[in-house]
Amino acid sequence: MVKQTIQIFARVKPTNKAASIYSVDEDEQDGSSLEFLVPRDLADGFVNNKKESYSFRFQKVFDQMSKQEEIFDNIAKPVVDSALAGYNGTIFAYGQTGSGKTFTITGGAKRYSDRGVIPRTLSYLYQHFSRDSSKMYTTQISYLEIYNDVGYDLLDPRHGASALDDLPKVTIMEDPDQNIHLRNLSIHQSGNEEEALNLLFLGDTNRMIAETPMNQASTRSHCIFTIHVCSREPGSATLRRSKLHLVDLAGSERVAKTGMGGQLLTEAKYINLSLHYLEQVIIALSEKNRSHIPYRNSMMTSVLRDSLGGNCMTTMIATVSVDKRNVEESISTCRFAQRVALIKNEAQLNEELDPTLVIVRLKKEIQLLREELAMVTGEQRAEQLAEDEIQKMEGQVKAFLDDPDPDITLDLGPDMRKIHYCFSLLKAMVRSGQAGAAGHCRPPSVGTAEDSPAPGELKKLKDMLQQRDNEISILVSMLKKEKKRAQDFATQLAQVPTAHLQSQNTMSSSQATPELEAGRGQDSAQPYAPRRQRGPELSMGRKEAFAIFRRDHEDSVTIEDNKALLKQRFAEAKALGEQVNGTRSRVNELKQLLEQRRMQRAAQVVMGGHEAPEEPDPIEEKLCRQIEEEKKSYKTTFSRLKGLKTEIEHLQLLLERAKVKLQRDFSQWWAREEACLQEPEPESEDTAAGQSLGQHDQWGAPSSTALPPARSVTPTRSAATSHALGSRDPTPLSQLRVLGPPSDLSFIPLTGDQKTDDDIMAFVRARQNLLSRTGLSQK
Ligand SMILES: Nc1ncnc2c1ncn2[C@@H]1O[C@H](COP(=O)(O)OP(=O)(O)OP(=O)(O)O)[C@@H](O)[C@H]1O
Repeated sequence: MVKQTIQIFARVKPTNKAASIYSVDEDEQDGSSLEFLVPRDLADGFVNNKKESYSFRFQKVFDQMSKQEEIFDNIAKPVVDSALAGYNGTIFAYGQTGSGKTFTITGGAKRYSDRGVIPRTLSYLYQHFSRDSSKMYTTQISYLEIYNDVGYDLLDPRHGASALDDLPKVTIMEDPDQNIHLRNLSIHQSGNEEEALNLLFLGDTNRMIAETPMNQASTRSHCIFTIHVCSREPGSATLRRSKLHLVDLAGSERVAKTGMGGQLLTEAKYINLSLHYLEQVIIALSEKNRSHIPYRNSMMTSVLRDSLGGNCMTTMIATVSVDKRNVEESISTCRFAQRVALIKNEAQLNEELDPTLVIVRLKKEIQLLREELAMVTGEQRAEQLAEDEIQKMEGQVKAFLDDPDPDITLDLGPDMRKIHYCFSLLKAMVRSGQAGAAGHCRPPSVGTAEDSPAPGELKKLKDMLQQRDNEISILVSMLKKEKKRAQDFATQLAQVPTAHLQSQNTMSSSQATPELEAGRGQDSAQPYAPRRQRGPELSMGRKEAFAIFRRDHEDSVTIEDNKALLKQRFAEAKALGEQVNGTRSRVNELKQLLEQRRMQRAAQVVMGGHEAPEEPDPIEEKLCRQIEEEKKSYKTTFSRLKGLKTEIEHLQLLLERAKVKLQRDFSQWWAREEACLQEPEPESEDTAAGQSLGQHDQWGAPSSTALPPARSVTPTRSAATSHALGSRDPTPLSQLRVLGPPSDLSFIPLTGDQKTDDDIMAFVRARQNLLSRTGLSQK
């Protein structure tokens, strides 16, 4: 058992405002401290230059420039190592909204180097598994989101979610030993890093998709990504099981400050309530004589019960923002951390015996004991008594009962089957009041040859058994085939990295439509890539709108950057793959030369009839050296290629996620615009003019030729941009309706900005051309 207090670390979020309200004091031996210097309030018109100082000790404080790698190495690695050794571990991030919890736990969506604790942990675990051949490891993953005190399974593989309520609700159950079980939370086996990352991606995508502007679930929900690790030494019946929870808590800010109302206030109450219950648990745990700890008050504290004051190595990362306006919240986060640091956990090695191996072992033991018994008694015992044995015993029992001698005994020998039978017989006789008629009172539960099924029934049962056996054989052979196919595929992947990567390159760089790209997961070999329904074919207006929306979306630069980076990485991987293949061929050639040389030398010895020379052959030595060098280079290049493959996979997931986000944002924006257009508009001069001129759509085409009003609308760049980028003055499309004949562009509302107006006019003309070319405007 390891007794340890919860380890606390602080991470300061980078800011570009030069503020001197905090300082970090690094003291290698005794951790480090984070100090806030807060100006005292102006009092009675006097400027009080004195500053209030608040200092907090942490195991280590990671200042603004700290890299994700440092965070993983210093904070997460020790916890992951202890999970590998069989101890439970928890890492949770706590801090106000926007202070960097998600960035720390999951990572940023922009760069590969921004990978957070979860992807790095997965990478580290699988690297460890491949290096450590002394144990067999299996991993399983679950991903739980708690929102308004209700749990949701983020890894439900049945369908992609479009709202949080589409996801299965998870409930808590407690067994008599007070162990918590989560009903409806799916657990997924993950055989390698790629599968595990796909699960993380699926969960994060479900989390993002289920979120609406009203429900910024990432801010208002708690997320717990759990990795279950099981290890066993080959041949041993002892299993080590550990759980590693990686937790991204909801924002810890106070309700009053955020100025919430309505639904948001209800949500905030839940968050604050669950964080309040977390605080209560922590206060109770830090008080020495408290016997009752109020874990049951909220789902989050129930799920994390082991992590707080239980069997777990727990670490907290307090994320703080040092902007002046956030200093109060940052101080409160640090205060919370100081309390957490008082909690002692007692982590135990989670060892258990594998039940299947125990059964095998017990069966062997029974067999041995049977054999010993047969040797001692000199008789081989069947499981059931034979009919003649039963008849003999019934006679013995009858004689025993009939004999008036009170000292008479019933001698059955050291055979438990006979003893049990006699007791049952006696009981049956007593109950039926037929003492003396032993033969008529056979106990119902005793199996004899007479209890065997009738021959017809026996045949039926045998036939059924045969049928089942056949079914099982067919299923097993199907399973084997599938397994072999999967193995062959994996071997191909490992052997021909370049080919694999090239094909992926083609896929990712294809210019598919957004809907097609989003639906790509359906054909993909990745089992857990989110599967989204391919939507109906987009109308032309919507396609155009999407193109503009995508161009002006805040993530478009990141998407383009990542695409370019991906292309570059593919090229590097291709070059490395060729290098690997080249080295492999050179090694084979050198081996052949070595073989030939050795044969030549052996032939010379045989022909010459003399002893083999003692001194080594310099040519042979040179060939061996060359082979060694080539092998070294092969290993280095191959491991670089492997690293590159992981990076490429990660970048592809980032891209995929950005695309899903773009798609979601566009759908939401489009729905808002549609809603706006469906609202009755006040009659304006323009509308009246439009009516007198005949109905035309907003781009000048007569409305009778256009798609239905709501669908035929295409936003101007400014409208799309303003929504996509969250501008303060979004112009709804409904207000941009333009009327007038196709050639008359004077009705187009312009913004006054030359560049934007040029764009608008070019766009309108292009659309008109397109419509006239496709004949739509004439129909
Ligand atoms: N250390 C950091 N380096 C660079 N960017 C960061 C860092 N920490 C946070 N950010 C950025 O700040 C923004 C907010 O961070 P993040 O979403 O992680 O906050 P959060 O605490 O999880 O907020 P919420 O409670 O809303 O989930 C993100 O754009 C993120 O990329």
